[in-house]
Amino acid sequence: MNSLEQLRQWIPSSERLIKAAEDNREVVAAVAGVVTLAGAVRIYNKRSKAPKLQGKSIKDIPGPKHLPFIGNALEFTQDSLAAYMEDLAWKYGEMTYIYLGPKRVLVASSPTVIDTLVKERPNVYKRPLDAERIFKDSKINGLFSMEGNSQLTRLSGDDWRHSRAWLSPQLAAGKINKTKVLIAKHAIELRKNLDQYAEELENLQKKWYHSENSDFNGRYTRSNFYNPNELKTTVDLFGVYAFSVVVDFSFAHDKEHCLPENILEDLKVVFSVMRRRLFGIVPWYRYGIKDADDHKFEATIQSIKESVQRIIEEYDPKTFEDNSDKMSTMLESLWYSLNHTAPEQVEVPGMASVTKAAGKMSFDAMVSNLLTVISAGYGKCNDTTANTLQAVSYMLSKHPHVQERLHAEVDAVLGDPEARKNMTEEEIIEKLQENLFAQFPYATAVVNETQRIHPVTPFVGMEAINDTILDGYVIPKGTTIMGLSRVASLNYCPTPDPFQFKPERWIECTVEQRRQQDRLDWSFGGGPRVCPGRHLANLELVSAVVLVFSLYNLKELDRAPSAPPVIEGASFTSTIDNVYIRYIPRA
Ligand code: HEM
Repeated sequence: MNSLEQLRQWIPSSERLIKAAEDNREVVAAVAGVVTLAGAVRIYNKRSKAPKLQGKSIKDIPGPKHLPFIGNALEFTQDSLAAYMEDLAWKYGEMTYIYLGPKRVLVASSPTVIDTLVKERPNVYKRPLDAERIFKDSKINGLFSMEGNSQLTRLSGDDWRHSRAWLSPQLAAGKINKTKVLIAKHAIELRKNLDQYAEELENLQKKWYHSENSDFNGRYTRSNFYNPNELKTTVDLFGVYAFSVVVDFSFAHDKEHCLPENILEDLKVVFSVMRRRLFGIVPWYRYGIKDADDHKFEATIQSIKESVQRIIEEYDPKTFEDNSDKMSTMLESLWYSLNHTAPEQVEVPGMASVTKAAGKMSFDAMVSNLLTVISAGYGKCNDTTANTLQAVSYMLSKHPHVQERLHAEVDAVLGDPEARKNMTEEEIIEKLQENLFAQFPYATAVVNETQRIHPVTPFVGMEAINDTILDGYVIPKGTTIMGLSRVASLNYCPTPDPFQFKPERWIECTVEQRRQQDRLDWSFGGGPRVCPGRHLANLELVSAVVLVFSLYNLKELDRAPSAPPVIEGASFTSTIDNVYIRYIPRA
């Protein structure tokens, strides 16, 4: 059946029209041709009138050879991606690339480029790897993954702006300072847990190396041999510390029990599945192909969401009204948003224009945002606070002279460890000033220096929303760019020995050097999407160094020469793996 006959069936009343068309086939063909041509010319004109970006082609960027379809996949694992990209930067220079499967991904390490990437959000760049869609699919689209200007929603960054306007003020520096007592209490709890850990490790050491059960012929009995399987890492303890702080901070004190019992374990599955969904080449889950971890993931999200939902529903607004320190927890702020269409002026530093957009927040957005905050602030699985503490303790154990200086600084304020043992929590907290960073500059420098060398995010990933120019190159829309922030900050470090761990570089430097070091510090990202939890995180980190680490001599555990070496690995972000530290009490 030809098309004219089909048309005849569909539009029987157009008999005469069709007959006329049949009689004038040439004319119809000519008209169709002219219309098609006119359309093509129109599209061409439109395209040619669009301003063409002038610049170098990204095809000229130097980089490694790659295979068709799989790209450079054989040269790195998910764990070693950051290290592989950093190697390329040292080899090929400040602009290079890798192929992730068939996709060319730019790898940039000049400070100006990294600044541009982080600052030109949300209009020019957004989070890469289809993050918003994957978080939406997973029903946990909160502040971290929200864009609102993706191809998916075309809302010009509004979703993100709206949530940011509500969440940011809750995490502002002034507000965080008020949580000093809360954090100090949890730090003291961490100290008790570390004391227990330290004792267990010492007993293990004794069993392995000084066994009383040896057969006294200079040989140990088999059961007492060094056994790496008996070793436990401290990261879990740091995770509990970070989690307790952030939960208290978000939901009001001592509400931890309202979350599912195994939440810390369950979150590990959540993060490992999210990582697979973000970095995997085929999104199997989207086609309904799911394994046991996917199902566990979905059940966990559901159960955490229900708990958070219950917390919000059971929230008594009187707590808010009675509270002289308005909106003192994240929950109170979000509850206020849900119930007030015309909120008070909500100030977001550097984002004044956003304040008016801060209207009511949907219940779903509230739940996702609370979930985002507790998971972004917690440590073990997404490696922020807990892994930074793990890195700090590793760095201290490698540098005894740094420990000596730290001990001197803390002892001068809080008394020597012997004296501190007999002090009550209240007495210790009493001695802490409003600004902990100013009171303990060296402890703060230890944290800064650890993050310079072992940041938990050694790179920032971005995707261009439209065609744009970066470092003189024309960047086509949709290009992914990895900004290697650690390489940039090491390469341009204004103080000597950039690869060495020297906390004093943050104190004994000129004003200009300090300014430059701060500028090169992207450990919390940068620009309008800089980590809003950085003040809380820094307070947690410095409190742990002052109130906990300074009480011990930290020393790496002796291990068999064949034991796996300390390496930087990655879970959701970077980790320091195979680190086992002895916490030897000074008192
Ligand atoms: C050592 C601890 C931490 C580190 C190293 C860290 C690092 C980061 C980094 C690198 C980003 C991306 C920033 C960017 O895109 O420019 C980020 C975003 C974020 N962080 Fe943190 N973070 C830490 C702790 C926290 C804490 C304690 C909270 C909450 C209480 C938190 C909440 C968030 C949120 C909500 C975002 C998303 C912000 C947005 O997209 O607008 N983080 N963090």
